[in-house]
Amino acid sequence: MQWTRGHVLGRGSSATVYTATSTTTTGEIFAVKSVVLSKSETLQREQQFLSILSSPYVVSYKGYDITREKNKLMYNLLMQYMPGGTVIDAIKAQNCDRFNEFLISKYTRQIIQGLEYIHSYGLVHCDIKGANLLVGDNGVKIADFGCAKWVSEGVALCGTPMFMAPEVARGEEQGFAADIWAVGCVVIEMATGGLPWTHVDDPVSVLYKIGFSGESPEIPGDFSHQAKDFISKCLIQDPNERWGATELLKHPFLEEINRHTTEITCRDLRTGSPTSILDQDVWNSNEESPSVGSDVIIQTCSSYSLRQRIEQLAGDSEKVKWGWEVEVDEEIDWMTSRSNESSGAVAAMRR
Ligand SMILES: Nc1ncnc2c1ncn2[C@@H]1O[C@H](COP(=O)(O)OP(=O)(O)OP(=O)(O)O)[C@@H](O)[C@H]1O
Repeated sequence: MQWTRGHVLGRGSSATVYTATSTTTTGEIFAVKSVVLSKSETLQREQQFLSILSSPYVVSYKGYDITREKNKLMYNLLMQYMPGGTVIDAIKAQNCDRFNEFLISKYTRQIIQGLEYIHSYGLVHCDIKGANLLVGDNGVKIADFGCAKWVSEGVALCGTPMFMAPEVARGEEQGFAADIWAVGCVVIEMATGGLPWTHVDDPVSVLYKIGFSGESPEIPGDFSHQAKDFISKCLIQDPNERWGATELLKHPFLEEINRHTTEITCRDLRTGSPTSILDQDVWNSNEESPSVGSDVIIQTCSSYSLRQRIEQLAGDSEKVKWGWEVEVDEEIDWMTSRSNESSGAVAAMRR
């Protein structure tokens, strides 16, 4: 297919996503995720996963090609354009801090339907979070398969610390249940407009808290009983006890949506709730001295140091800033670390 590149839609750790217009058909608009060919290993892996998936709840694959632009070879993954941007963008676009419960229920149902489909293929997404869920005319679709893996591949850990399940934070396993834990975190994200964990000031501390405290993210107090119960089923500590996608689809919180039409309105805002996910700056302290929590984790995990691994993954820890910062142009610029080592720690960070 012939196409021309348009404006930037977003940037991630592995690539930049642009609009693209087909010049061979009727001017169809789609999204193209591009990176220089020499650094396209992750994007090629994503292409392999996306090309075999076909679901109303997964962003559609449109093909791939290699182009020469400004004397560089670019690898391009073509996919369906999602005009609403990410779930985070959609919360901001509503001009309120969070979604109402009906919309959360509708979106959550679609995310779980997408995961049920993906998991039925033996695939684990590994990086479910609001920033990887895209909004279109009919709701939400799962995107960004850059961290995805076959469940049989074992422990090549990947993802974003804030959304990691306890067994992933401990470096034990990352199976289907880890995606479900992340959904629990996303529901909290949609309900509060903030990150699932609060009062943590660096990625090592959050990994320690998730992996070793036995705590789960706080469930919003003003949610309905059904919504709270749903989140609690996603956030069961033991991955073997945690509910699966098929089971969750029968939960009353998701069944409820079938009995109502969805109306998008802002709920009353709670005093003190974060004004936007982008206002949070929880990862910024990596350039400071290690916190008590991170010292403890280094002692607890005698076989490896999470902080060292995260810093290794970061490449140059002097320059890395962790977190939800806003750049001058206000574009989110996430980096999701990947590790193929068996006990690798994982982190979302900013360039
Ligand atoms: N199909 C699409 N339609 C519209 N916008 C998109 C689409 N795909 C991606 N985007 C935008 O581009 C951004 C980056 O995309 P994506 O998350 O896939 O990149 P990435 O490099 O894999 O990121 P990560 O750092 O999470 O690994 C998204 O957050 C979103 O804003």
